[in-house]
Amino acid sequence: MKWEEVSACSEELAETAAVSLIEEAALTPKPGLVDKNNTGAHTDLDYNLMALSAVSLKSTFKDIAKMSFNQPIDQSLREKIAVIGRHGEKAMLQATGGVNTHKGAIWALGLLTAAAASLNKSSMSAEDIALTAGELAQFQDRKASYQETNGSRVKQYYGTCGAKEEAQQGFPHVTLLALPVLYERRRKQIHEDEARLDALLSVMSSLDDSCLLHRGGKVALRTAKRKSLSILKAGGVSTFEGYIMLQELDTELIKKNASPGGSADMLAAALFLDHLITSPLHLSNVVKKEMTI
Ligand SMILES: CC(C)(COP(=O)(O)OP(=O)(O)OC[C@H]1O[C@@H](n2cnc3c(N)ncnc32)[C@H](O)[C@@H]1O)[C@@H](O)C(=O)NCCC(=O)NCCS
Ligand SMILES: Nc1ncnc2c1ncn2[C@@H]1O[C@H](COP(=O)(O)OP(=O)(O)OP(=O)(O)O)[C@@H](O)[C@H]1O
Repeated sequence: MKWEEVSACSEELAETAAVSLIEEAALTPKPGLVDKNNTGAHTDLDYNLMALSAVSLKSTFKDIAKMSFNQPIDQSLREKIAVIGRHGEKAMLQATGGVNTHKGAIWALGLLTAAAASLNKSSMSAEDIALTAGELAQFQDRKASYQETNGSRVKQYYGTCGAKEEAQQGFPHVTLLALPVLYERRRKQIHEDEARLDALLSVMSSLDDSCLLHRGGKVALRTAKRKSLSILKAGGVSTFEGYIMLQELDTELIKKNASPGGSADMLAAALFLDHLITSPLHLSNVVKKEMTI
């Protein structure tokens, strides 16, 4: 493949990743998360900052894609993209004035971008990409310095899995929950936003989200899981009852200072894979549409 082609394909992958992040942030109303109605359980984030952060991350995803094009999934690639990913985290903090807008999302979308570029096939399934990303995540990043994080603390305390394990398993919450629910809702011709909200709730009903655990402990995680499932059992957010329950869950999570940030990342990952296997998007159009609040 010629360098210009690699560059153009990397640009498209990076654009799709950034678009997916903007679409996730713009989806409203999400429980406990930043959206266009409110800042969820966050005091230092808002929708405009999330959108700014998403746009600023495009160059990180482009670097990851370029580095991964047609490359084998191995230790060397894992460590090369880890360097870019860590650099991306720093760039995000610089762009946002020190606020963590997308750390978990850089991890998930970074690995998926690398996997898609490495496979570089004209037809790829979402499962192929997610499993390939999982293989890549299984290699150890030997240059990573140990840092205590919110995720590492809660994983140790509660014995749960977190962002790393979800990736290493090939993103089961994306391929077995979010995407099937999204497609099932689309088949029923439910409004796209409601289909996406149901996909988010399906992830929330099952994911051991370290964001929820570190902010609200077991009670917040249990509440989020149980109530998300109840909404889906009521028929989802396209039903009157489901929509009321969604608004109540938003209010409850905000009161508990609990935000399902990991589930939001899995929704963004699902949207990314969906775009890759259906139709590529153009960032400028989505930014124009979503920035008009
Ligand atoms: C694995 C990461 C996310 C660190 O995990 P850790 O749990 O220690 O971090 P932290 O608590 O700060 O953030 C975790 C974030 O993941 C998301 N998350 C939380 N729980 C889950 C879950 N169960 N599944 C998926 N995502 C989750 C949330 O957004 C959360 O904020 C990552 O930052 C990392 O190791 N990066 C190193 C750079 C790298 O290798 N990059 C390669 C790809 S770009
Ligand atoms: N719409 C969204 N609203 C809030 N968080 C989101 C959203 N989309 C993704 N996230 C994810 O949630 C994470 C932020 O969650 P949180 O603020 O709880 O993390 P933290 O910085 O570890 O915790 P704290 O703010 O309590 O110190 C980000 O890494 C990001 O990937």
